[in-house]
Amino acid sequence: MTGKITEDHLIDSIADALQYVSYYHTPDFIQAMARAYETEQSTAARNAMRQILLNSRMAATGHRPICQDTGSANVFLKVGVQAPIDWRRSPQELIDEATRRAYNFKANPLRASIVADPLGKRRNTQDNTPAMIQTELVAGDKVSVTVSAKGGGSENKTRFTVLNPSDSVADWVVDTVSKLGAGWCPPGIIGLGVGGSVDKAMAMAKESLNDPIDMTELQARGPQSAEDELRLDLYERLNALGIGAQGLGGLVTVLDVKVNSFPTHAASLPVALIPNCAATRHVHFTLDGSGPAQLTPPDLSLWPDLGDASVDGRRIDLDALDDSTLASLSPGDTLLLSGRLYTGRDAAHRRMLDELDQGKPLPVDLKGRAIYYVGPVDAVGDEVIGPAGPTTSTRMDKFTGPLLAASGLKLMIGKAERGPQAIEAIRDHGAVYLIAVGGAAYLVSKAIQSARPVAYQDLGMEAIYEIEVRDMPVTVAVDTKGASIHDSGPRQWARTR
Ligand SMILES: O=C(O)C[C@H](O)C(=O)O
Repeated sequence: MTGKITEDHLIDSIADALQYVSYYHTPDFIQAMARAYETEQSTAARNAMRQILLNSRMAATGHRPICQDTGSANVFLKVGVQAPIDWRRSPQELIDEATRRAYNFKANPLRASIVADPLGKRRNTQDNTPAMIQTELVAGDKVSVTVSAKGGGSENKTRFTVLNPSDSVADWVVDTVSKLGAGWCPPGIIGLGVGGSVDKAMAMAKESLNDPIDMTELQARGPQSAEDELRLDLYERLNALGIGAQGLGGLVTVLDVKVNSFPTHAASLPVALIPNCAATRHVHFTLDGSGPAQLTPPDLSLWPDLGDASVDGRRIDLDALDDSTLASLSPGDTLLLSGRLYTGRDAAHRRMLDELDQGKPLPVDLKGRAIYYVGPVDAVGDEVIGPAGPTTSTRMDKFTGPLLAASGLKLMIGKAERGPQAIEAIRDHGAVYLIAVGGAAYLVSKAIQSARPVAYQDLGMEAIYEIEVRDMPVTVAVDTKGASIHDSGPRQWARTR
Protein backbone atom coordinates (compact mmCIF):
# COMPACT_ATOMS: atom_id res chain seq x y z
CA MET A 1 0.00 0.00 0.00
CA THR A 2 1.63 3.26 -1.11
CA GLY A 3 0.72 6.77 0.00
CA LYS A 4 0.54 10.15 -1.67
CA ILE A 5 3.12 11.43 -4.14
CA THR A 6 4.20 14.49 -2.22
CA GLU A 7 5.93 17.71 -3.24
CA ASP A 8 9.05 16.50 -1.41
CA HIS A 9 9.09 13.23 -3.37
CA LEU A 10 9.23 15.22 -6.60
CA ILE A 11 11.69 17.88 -5.40
CA ASP A 12 14.10 15.45 -3.71
CA SER A 13 14.07 13.09 -6.69
CA ILE A 14 14.67 15.79 -9.30
CA ALA A 15 17.41 17.48 -7.23
CA ASP A 16 19.13 14.09 -6.85
CA ALA A 17 18.68 13.36 -10.55
CA LEU A 18 20.28 16.66 -11.60
CA GLN A 19 23.29 15.94 -9.41
CA TYR A 20 23.41 12.34 -10.67
CA VAL A 21 23.41 13.27 -14.37
CA SER A 22 26.06 15.93 -13.84
CA TYR A 23 28.65 13.19 -13.20
CA TYR A 24 27.21 9.92 -14.58
CA HIS A 25 26.86 9.19 -18.26
CA THR A 26 24.17 6.59 -18.96
CA PRO A 27 25.49 2.99 -19.26
CA ASP A 28 24.34 2.75 -22.90
CA PHE A 29 26.26 5.93 -23.73
CA ILE A 30 29.47 4.67 -22.08
CA GLN A 31 29.23 1.38 -23.97
CA ALA A 32 28.47 3.07 -27.30
CA MET A 33 31.36 5.51 -26.86
CA ALA A 34 33.71 2.66 -25.91
CA ARG A 35 32.64 0.76 -29.06
CA ALA A 36 33.17 3.89 -31.17
CA TYR A 37 36.64 4.31 -29.67
CA GLU A 38 37.49 0.71 -30.61
CA THR A 39 36.18 1.20 -34.15
CA GLU A 40 37.76 4.58 -34.88
CA GLN A 41 40.81 4.64 -37.14
CA SER A 42 41.52 8.37 -37.25
CA THR A 43 44.23 9.02 -34.66
CA ALA A 44 43.03 12.54 -33.84
CA ALA A 45 39.40 11.43 -33.37
CA ARG A 46 40.50 8.42 -31.33
CA ASN A 47 42.55 10.64 -29.03
CA ALA A 48 39.53 12.88 -28.51
CA MET A 49 37.32 9.89 -27.65
CA ARG A 50 39.97 8.57 -25.28
CA GLN A 51 39.84 11.89 -23.42
CA ILE A 52 36.03 11.80 -23.36
CA LEU A 53 36.05 8.29 -21.85
CA LEU A 54 38.79 9.08 -19.34
CA ASN A 55 36.94 12.24 -18.34
CA SER A 56 33.68 10.31 -18.02
CA ARG A 57 35.21 7.85 -15.56
CA MET A 58 36.96 10.61 -13.61
CA ALA A 59 33.67 12.49 -13.28
CA ALA A 60 31.89 9.33 -12.11
CA THR A 61 34.46 8.55 -9.43
CA GLY A 62 35.06 12.19 -8.41
CA HIS A 63 31.37 13.19 -8.41
CA ARG A 64 32.21 16.31 -10.39
CA PRO A 65 30.60 17.47 -13.64
CA ILE A 66 31.40 15.71 -16.91
CA CYS A 67 31.20 19.06 -18.70
CA GLN A 68 31.56 22.65 -17.50
CA ASP A 69 28.29 23.32 -19.31
CA THR A 70 26.11 21.59 -16.76
CA GLY A 71 23.21 22.44 -19.02
CA SER A 72 19.70 23.70 -18.69
CA ALA A 73 17.50 21.49 -16.51
CA ASN A 74 15.03 19.71 -18.79
CA VAL A 75 12.27 17.75 -17.10
CA PHE A 76 9.74 15.54 -18.87
CA LEU A 77 6.81 14.91 -16.57
CA LYS A 78 4.10 12.37 -17.36
CA VAL A 79 1.42 12.56 -14.68
CA GLY A 80 -1.03 9.64 -14.46
CA VAL A 81 -4.59 10.92 -14.30
CA GLN A 82 -5.17 8.64 -11.30
CA ALA A 83 -1.85 9.37 -9.60
CA PRO A 84 -2.32 10.27 -5.92
CA ILE A 85 -0.46 13.57 -6.20
CA ASP A 86 -0.51 15.87 -3.20
CA TRP A 87 0.97 19.09 -4.61
CA ARG A 88 -0.07 22.63 -3.72
CA ARG A 89 2.46 24.40 -5.95
CA SER A 90 2.76 24.22 -9.72
CA PRO A 91 5.20 21.75 -11.33
CA GLN A 92 7.29 24.76 -12.44
CA GLU A 93 7.65 25.98 -8.83
CA LEU A 94 8.46 22.51 -7.53
CA ILE A 95 10.96 21.70 -10.26
CA ASP A 96 12.61 25.11 -9.93
CA GLU A 97 13.10 24.44 -6.22
CA ALA A 98 14.78 21.14 -7.12
CA THR A 99 16.94 22.85 -9.74
CA ARG A 100 18.02 25.57 -7.32
CA ARG A 101 18.95 22.96 -4.74
CA ALA A 102 20.88 20.78 -7.20
CA TYR A 103 22.82 23.59 -8.87
CA ASN A 104 23.79 25.16 -5.51
CA PHE A 105 24.68 21.85 -3.84
CA LYS A 106 27.83 22.63 -1.83
CA ALA A 107 29.74 19.39 -2.42
CA ASN A 108 29.23 19.59 -6.20
CA PRO A 109 28.02 23.02 -7.30
CA LEU A 110 26.91 23.04 -10.93
CA ARG A 111 27.37 25.95 -13.30
CA ALA A 112 24.50 28.41 -13.49
CA SER A 113 24.07 29.05 -17.20
CA ILE A 114 20.56 30.44 -17.51
CA VAL A 115 20.18 34.17 -18.20
CA ALA A 116 16.93 36.09 -17.72
CA ASP A 117 15.87 38.91 -20.02
CA PRO A 118 17.33 37.17 -23.10
CA LEU A 119 16.72 40.14 -25.39
CA GLY A 120 18.02 42.69 -22.91
CA LYS A 121 20.48 42.49 -20.04
CA ARG A 122 20.90 38.69 -20.15
CA ARG A 123 21.32 38.59 -16.36
CA ASN A 124 22.40 35.21 -14.93
CA THR A 125 19.67 33.90 -12.62
CA GLN A 126 22.45 32.41 -10.43
CA ASP A 127 20.71 29.11 -9.72
CA ASN A 128 20.01 27.81 -13.25
CA THR A 129 16.27 28.37 -12.90
CA PRO A 130 13.86 28.26 -14.53
CA ALA A 131 13.85 24.63 -15.62
CA MET A 132 12.47 23.70 -19.04
CA ILE A 133 9.46 21.42 -18.52
CA GLN A 134 7.29 19.29 -20.79
CA THR A 135 4.20 18.05 -18.90
CA GLU A 136 1.72 15.50 -20.15
CA LEU A 137 -1.33 13.89 -18.56
CA VAL A 138 -1.32 10.15 -19.25
CA ALA A 139 -3.31 7.10 -18.23
CA GLY A 140 -2.31 5.42 -14.95
CA ASP A 141 -1.63 6.14 -11.30
CA LYS A 142 2.06 7.03 -11.31
CA VAL A 143 4.24 10.00 -12.17
CA SER A 144 6.96 9.20 -14.66
CA VAL A 145 9.89 11.63 -14.77
CA THR A 146 12.88 11.98 -17.08
CA VAL A 147 15.52 14.53 -16.10
CA SER A 148 18.16 15.69 -18.53
CA ALA A 149 20.81 18.40 -18.49
CA LYS A 150 21.12 19.80 -22.00
CA GLY A 151 24.25 21.68 -23.02
CA GLY A 152 24.00 24.96 -24.93
CA GLY A 153 26.42 24.00 -27.70
CA SER A 154 24.37 21.04 -28.91
CA GLU A 155 21.06 22.87 -28.35
CA ASN A 156 22.36 25.70 -30.58
CA LYS A 157 22.61 23.26 -33.47
CA THR A 158 18.88 22.52 -33.45
CA ARG A 159 17.34 22.81 -36.90
CA PHE A 160 13.77 22.74 -38.14
CA THR A 161 12.02 22.57 -41.48
CA VAL A 162 8.66 21.78 -42.97
CA LEU A 163 9.25 19.59 -46.01
CA ASN A 164 6.87 18.82 -48.81
CA PRO A 165 5.25 15.44 -48.13
CA SER A 166 7.08 14.02 -51.18
CA ASP A 167 10.53 15.24 -49.97
CA SER A 168 13.13 12.97 -48.43
CA VAL A 169 13.59 13.41 -44.68
CA ALA A 170 16.86 11.48 -44.87
CA ASP A 171 18.31 13.80 -47.53
CA TRP A 172 17.40 16.88 -45.50
CA VAL A 173 19.00 15.43 -42.35
CA VAL A 174 22.22 14.44 -44.14
CA ASP A 175 22.52 17.85 -45.77
CA THR A 176 21.76 19.61 -42.47
CA VAL A 177 24.25 17.62 -40.38
CA SER A 178 26.93 18.10 -43.05
CA LYS A 179 26.64 21.85 -42.41
CA LEU A 180 26.30 21.79 -38.60
CA GLY A 181 30.00 21.99 -37.85
CA ALA A 182 31.40 20.49 -34.65
CA GLY A 183 29.91 22.83 -32.05
CA TRP A 184 27.53 20.06 -30.96
CA CYS A 185 30.52 17.99 -29.81
CA PRO A 186 30.26 14.82 -31.88
CA PRO A 187 30.21 11.89 -31.51
CA GLY A 188 26.73 12.05 -30.10
CA ILE A 189 23.12 11.37 -30.92
CA ILE A 190 20.84 12.98 -33.49
CA GLY A 191 17.23 13.23 -32.29
CA LEU A 192 14.45 13.71 -34.84
CA GLY A 193 10.80 14.61 -34.43
CA VAL A 194 8.87 13.92 -37.63
CA GLY A 195 5.25 14.89 -38.24
CA GLY A 196 2.69 16.25 -35.78
CA SER A 197 2.50 20.04 -35.73
CA VAL A 198 5.59 22.28 -35.81
CA ASP A 199 5.71 22.59 -32.01
CA LYS A 200 5.03 18.89 -31.50
CA ALA A 201 7.85 17.94 -33.88
CA MET A 202 10.31 19.91 -31.77
CA ALA A 203 9.05 18.40 -28.49
CA MET A 204 9.30 14.89 -30.00
CA ALA A 205 12.87 15.48 -31.18
CA LYS A 206 13.88 16.64 -27.70
CA GLU A 207 12.24 13.69 -26.02
CA SER A 208 13.74 11.16 -28.45
CA LEU A 209 17.17 11.98 -27.01
CA ASN A 210 16.14 10.29 -23.76
CA ASP A 211 15.69 6.91 -25.47
CA PRO A 212 18.45 4.37 -24.93
CA ILE A 213 21.18 3.99 -27.54
CA ASP A 214 20.30 0.70 -29.24
CA MET A 215 21.67 0.98 -32.78
CA THR A 216 23.66 -2.26 -32.47
CA GLU A 217 20.49 -4.13 -31.46
CA LEU A 218 18.50 -2.49 -34.28
CA GLN A 219 21.16 -3.48 -36.81
CA ALA A 220 21.04 -7.05 -35.51
CA ARG A 221 17.24 -7.43 -35.55
CA GLY A 222 16.59 -5.40 -38.74
CA PRO A 223 13.96 -2.70 -39.38
CA GLN A 224 10.34 -3.22 -38.38
CA SER A 225 8.96 0.23 -39.26
CA ALA A 226 9.60 3.26 -41.45
CA GLU A 227 11.22 4.92 -38.42
CA ASP A 228 13.64 1.99 -38.03
CA GLU A 229 14.50 2.20 -41.73
CA LEU A 230 15.19 5.91 -41.43
CA ARG A 231 17.40 5.35 -38.37
CA LEU A 232 19.49 2.68 -40.08
CA ASP A 233 19.87 4.68 -43.28
CA LEU A 234 20.86 7.85 -41.43
CA TYR A 235 23.29 6.07 -39.13
CA GLU A 236 25.24 4.89 -42.19
CA ARG A 237 24.99 8.12 -44.15
CA LEU A 238 25.82 10.47 -41.27
CA ASN A 239 28.87 8.44 -40.29
CA ALA A 240 29.95 8.38 -43.93
CA LEU A 241 30.20 12.20 -43.80
CA GLY A 242 33.56 11.72 -42.04
CA ILE A 243 33.01 14.57 -39.53
CA GLY A 244 34.33 12.44 -36.67
CA ALA A 245 34.91 13.25 -33.01
CA GLN A 246 35.12 17.00 -32.46
CA GLY A 247 34.96 17.49 -36.24
CA LEU A 248 38.56 16.27 -36.57
CA GLY A 249 37.63 13.76 -39.28
CA GLY A 250 36.91 10.11 -38.58
CA LEU A 251 34.64 7.13 -38.92
CA VAL A 252 32.23 7.86 -36.06
CA THR A 253 30.09 11.01 -35.96
CA VAL A 254 26.86 9.62 -34.52
CA LEU A 255 26.41 6.88 -31.93
CA ASP A 256 22.71 6.60 -32.74
CA VAL A 257 19.85 8.36 -34.51
CA LYS A 258 16.54 8.48 -32.64
CA VAL A 259 13.21 9.14 -34.35
CA ASN A 260 9.81 9.96 -32.85
CA SER A 261 6.90 10.48 -35.21
CA PHE A 262 3.23 11.45 -35.03
CA PRO A 263 0.34 11.79 -37.52
CA THR A 264 0.49 15.08 -39.38
CA HIS A 265 -1.47 17.29 -41.80
CA ALA A 266 -1.74 15.95 -45.38
CA ALA A 267 -0.02 19.12 -46.64
CA SER A 268 2.91 18.98 -44.23
CA LEU A 269 6.03 17.11 -43.19
CA PRO A 270 7.55 18.96 -40.22
CA VAL A 271 11.02 17.75 -39.19
CA ALA A 272 12.90 18.89 -36.09
CA LEU A 273 16.53 17.89 -35.52
CA ILE A 274 18.25 18.23 -32.14
CA PRO A 275 21.74 16.86 -31.51
CA ASN A 276 22.95 15.60 -28.16
CA CYS A 277 26.64 16.03 -27.40
CA ALA A 278 29.39 13.96 -25.83
CA ALA A 279 27.93 15.08 -22.49
CA THR A 280 24.66 13.19 -23.00
CA ARG A 281 23.04 13.22 -19.57
CA HIS A 282 19.62 11.91 -18.56
CA VAL A 283 17.95 9.60 -16.07
CA HIS A 284 14.43 8.22 -15.72
CA PHE A 285 12.39 7.29 -12.62
CA THR A 286 8.81 6.70 -11.54
CA LEU A 287 7.07 8.04 -8.44
CA ASP A 288 4.27 5.92 -6.99
CA GLY A 289 3.91 7.37 -3.50
CA SER A 290 6.42 5.06 -1.84
CA GLY A 291 9.02 7.85 -1.53
CA PRO A 292 11.64 9.71 -3.56
CA ALA A 293 13.41 7.87 -6.39
CA GLN A 294 16.50 5.80 -5.61
CA LEU A 295 19.02 6.16 -8.43
CA THR A 296 21.58 3.41 -8.98
CA PRO A 297 25.14 4.49 -9.90
CA PRO A 298 26.57 2.85 -13.03
CA ASP A 299 29.02 0.00 -12.48
CA LEU A 300 32.61 1.18 -12.83
CA SER A 301 33.45 -1.89 -14.89
CA LEU A 302 31.46 -0.33 -17.77
CA TRP A 303 34.33 1.99 -18.67
CA PRO A 304 37.17 0.51 -20.74
CA ASP A 305 40.60 0.43 -19.14
CA LEU A 306 42.49 3.23 -20.90
CA GLY A 307 45.45 3.51 -18.56
CA ASP A 308 46.40 6.85 -17.05
CA ALA A 309 45.20 10.20 -18.33
CA SER A 310 48.52 11.28 -19.82
CA VAL A 311 48.59 12.58 -23.39
CA ASP A 312 51.72 12.75 -25.59
CA GLY A 313 52.46 15.94 -27.45
CA ARG A 314 54.89 18.73 -28.20
CA ARG A 315 55.48 21.00 -25.20
CA ILE A 316 54.80 24.72 -25.76
CA ASP A 317 55.79 27.46 -23.31
CA LEU A 318 53.01 30.07 -23.30
CA ASP A 319 55.30 32.55 -21.57
CA ALA A 320 57.75 32.53 -24.47
CA LEU A 321 55.55 32.42 -27.57
CA ASP A 322 57.34 33.67 -30.65
CA ASP A 323 56.48 33.89 -34.33
CA SER A 324 58.78 31.04 -35.38
CA THR A 325 57.19 28.66 -32.85
CA LEU A 326 53.73 29.66 -34.05
CA ALA A 327 54.70 29.24 -37.70
CA SER A 328 55.98 25.71 -36.98
CA LEU A 329 52.55 24.47 -35.83
CA SER A 330 50.39 22.48 -38.25
CA PRO A 331 46.73 21.36 -38.12
CA GLY A 332 46.41 18.10 -36.22
CA ASP A 333 49.54 18.55 -34.05
CA THR A 334 48.95 17.64 -30.42
CA LEU A 335 50.44 20.20 -28.01
CA LEU A 336 50.90 20.34 -24.25
CA LEU A 337 50.61 23.95 -23.14
CA SER A 338 52.30 25.32 -20.03
CA GLY A 339 52.34 28.87 -18.71
CA ARG A 340 49.94 31.78 -18.26
CA LEU A 341 46.82 32.47 -20.27
CA TYR A 342 43.53 34.33 -19.95
CA THR A 343 39.97 33.11 -20.17
CA GLY A 344 37.19 34.98 -21.97
CA ARG A 345 34.04 33.89 -23.75
CA ASP A 346 30.88 35.45 -25.20
CA ALA A 347 30.02 38.20 -22.71
CA ALA A 348 33.66 39.16 -22.04
CA HIS A 349 34.36 39.45 -25.78
CA ARG A 350 31.32 41.60 -26.31
CA ARG A 351 32.34 43.90 -23.47
CA MET A 352 36.00 44.10 -24.54
CA LEU A 353 34.96 45.10 -28.04
CA ASP A 354 32.40 47.63 -26.75
CA GLU A 355 35.09 49.16 -24.56
CA LEU A 356 37.58 49.30 -27.44
CA ASP A 357 34.91 51.11 -29.49
CA GLN A 358 34.60 53.62 -26.66
CA GLY A 359 38.36 54.21 -26.78
CA LYS A 360 39.02 52.39 -23.48
CA PRO A 361 42.02 50.05 -22.97
CA LEU A 362 41.58 46.29 -22.70
CA PRO A 363 41.28 45.08 -19.09
CA VAL A 364 44.23 42.67 -19.53
CA ASP A 365 47.37 42.73 -21.67
CA LEU A 366 46.86 40.05 -24.33
CA LYS A 367 50.00 40.86 -26.34
CA GLY A 368 51.74 37.63 -27.32
CA ARG A 369 49.32 35.67 -25.11
CA ALA A 370 46.66 32.99 -25.36
CA ILE A 371 42.96 33.28 -24.60
CA TYR A 372 40.85 30.27 -23.63
CA TYR A 373 37.14 30.37 -24.45
CA VAL A 374 35.76 28.83 -21.27
CA GLY A 375 33.19 29.36 -18.53
CA PRO A 376 34.33 27.09 -15.70
CA VAL A 377 32.41 25.47 -12.88
CA ASP A 378 33.24 26.87 -9.41
CA ALA A 379 35.97 25.05 -7.48
CA VAL A 380 35.27 22.92 -4.41
CA GLY A 381 37.60 21.61 -1.69
CA ASP A 382 41.22 21.78 -2.76
CA GLU A 383 40.41 22.28 -6.44
CA VAL A 384 41.97 25.27 -8.18
CA ILE A 385 39.04 25.49 -10.56
CA GLY A 386 36.06 23.28 -11.38
CA PRO A 387 35.61 21.44 -14.69
CA ALA A 388 36.74 23.82 -17.42
CA GLY A 389 36.31 22.53 -20.97
CA PRO A 390 36.16 24.71 -24.06
CA THR A 391 33.12 26.51 -25.41
CA THR A 392 32.21 26.83 -29.11
CA SER A 393 34.66 29.25 -30.72
CA THR A 394 32.45 30.06 -33.71
CA ARG A 395 30.48 32.44 -31.50
CA MET A 396 33.67 34.47 -31.01
CA ASP A 397 34.37 34.71 -34.77
CA LYS A 398 32.97 38.20 -35.25
CA PHE A 399 35.16 39.55 -32.43
CA THR A 400 38.35 37.80 -33.52
CA GLY A 401 39.63 40.20 -36.21
CA PRO A 402 39.21 43.38 -34.13
CA LEU A 403 40.62 41.70 -31.00
CA LEU A 404 43.71 40.34 -32.75
CA ALA A 405 44.31 43.77 -34.30
CA ALA A 406 43.89 45.70 -31.06
CA SER A 407 45.67 43.36 -28.66
CA GLY A 408 48.46 41.38 -30.32
CA LEU A 409 46.81 38.17 -29.06
CA LYS A 410 48.53 35.12 -30.60
CA LEU A 411 46.66 31.98 -29.56
CA MET A 412 43.01 31.14 -29.13
CA ILE A 413 41.78 27.91 -27.55
CA GLY A 414 38.21 26.68 -27.90
CA LYS A 415 36.30 23.97 -29.68
CA ALA A 416 34.82 23.43 -33.16
CA GLU A 417 35.61 25.09 -36.46
CA ARG A 418 36.21 28.77 -37.19
CA GLY A 419 34.33 30.58 -39.96
CA PRO A 420 36.00 32.23 -42.99
CA GLN A 421 36.07 35.69 -41.33
CA ALA A 422 37.96 34.40 -38.29
CA ILE A 423 40.33 32.23 -40.34
CA GLU A 424 41.26 35.22 -42.49
CA ALA A 425 42.00 37.26 -39.35
CA ILE A 426 44.06 34.41 -37.86
CA ARG A 427 46.14 34.19 -41.04
CA ASP A 428 46.55 37.97 -41.36
CA HIS A 429 47.83 38.25 -37.79
CA GLY A 430 50.06 35.15 -37.82
CA ALA A 431 47.98 33.71 -34.97
CA VAL A 432 46.99 30.09 -34.30
CA TYR A 433 43.72 28.50 -33.17
CA LEU A 434 43.82 25.42 -30.94
CA ILE A 435 41.08 23.11 -29.71
CA ALA A 436 40.66 21.27 -26.44
CA VAL A 437 38.21 18.37 -26.27
CA GLY A 438 34.63 19.48 -25.67
CA GLY A 439 33.10 17.12 -23.13
CA ALA A 440 36.42 16.43 -21.35
CA ALA A 441 36.07 19.33 -18.92
CA TYR A 442 37.09 17.63 -15.68
CA LEU A 443 40.19 16.13 -17.30
CA VAL A 444 41.18 19.51 -18.82
CA SER A 445 40.75 21.25 -15.45
CA LYS A 446 43.45 19.01 -13.96
CA ALA A 447 46.02 20.85 -16.12
CA ILE A 448 45.13 24.16 -14.45
CA GLN A 449 47.51 25.01 -11.63
CA SER A 450 46.09 28.37 -10.52
CA ALA A 451 43.16 30.60 -11.42
CA ARG A 452 42.16 34.08 -10.33
CA PRO A 453 39.52 36.44 -11.72
CA VAL A 454 41.15 39.59 -13.09
CA ALA A 455 38.34 41.45 -14.88
CA TYR A 456 34.57 41.63 -15.36
CA GLN A 457 33.80 39.67 -12.20
CA ASP A 458 30.14 40.66 -12.46
CA LEU A 459 29.92 38.26 -15.43
CA GLY A 460 30.21 35.24 -13.11
CA MET A 461 31.47 32.21 -15.04
CA GLU A 462 32.00 34.52 -18.04
CA ALA A 463 34.51 36.72 -16.14
CA ILE A 464 38.12 36.98 -17.34
CA TYR A 465 40.46 34.75 -15.28
CA GLU A 466 44.21 34.58 -15.38
CA ILE A 467 45.13 30.93 -15.27
CA GLU A 468 48.37 29.01 -15.15
CA VAL A 469 48.39 25.65 -16.94
CA ARG A 470 50.80 22.74 -17.02
CA ASP A 471 50.72 20.30 -19.95
CA MET A 472 47.22 21.24 -21.07
CA PRO A 473 46.42 18.94 -24.04
CA VAL A 474 45.23 20.71 -27.19
CA THR A 475 45.22 20.12 -30.95
CA VAL A 476 46.20 22.68 -33.59
CA ALA A 477 43.04 23.47 -35.56
CA VAL A 478 43.98 26.55 -37.66
CA ASP A 479 47.61 27.36 -38.38
CA THR A 480 49.27 30.68 -39.25
CA LYS A 481 48.60 30.04 -42.94
CA GLY A 482 44.87 29.60 -42.35
CA ALA A 483 44.79 25.83 -42.93
CA SER A 484 42.05 24.21 -40.86
CA ILE A 485 41.77 20.65 -39.55
CA HIS A 486 37.99 21.04 -39.67
CA ASP A 487 38.24 21.29 -43.48
CA SER A 488 40.97 18.75 -44.13
CA GLY A 489 39.93 16.14 -41.50
CA PRO A 490 36.34 15.48 -42.63
CA ARG A 491 37.42 15.71 -46.30
CA GLN A 492 39.99 12.99 -45.70
CA TRP A 493 37.55 10.69 -43.86
CA ALA A 494 34.37 11.23 -45.91
CA ARG A 495 33.44 8.07 -47.77
CA THR A 496 30.89 6.90 -50.26
CA ARG A 497 28.89 4.08 -48.74
O1 LIG B 1 28.67 26.96 -22.32
C1 LIG B 1 29.63 26.20 -22.48
O2 LIG B 1 30.53 26.10 -21.64
C2 LIG B 1 29.79 25.36 -23.72
C3 LIG B 1 28.64 25.35 -24.63
O3 LIG B 1 27.78 24.29 -24.30
C4 LIG B 1 29.11 25.09 -26.02
O4 LIG B 1 29.18 23.91 -26.37
O5 LIG B 1 29.44 26.02 -26.73
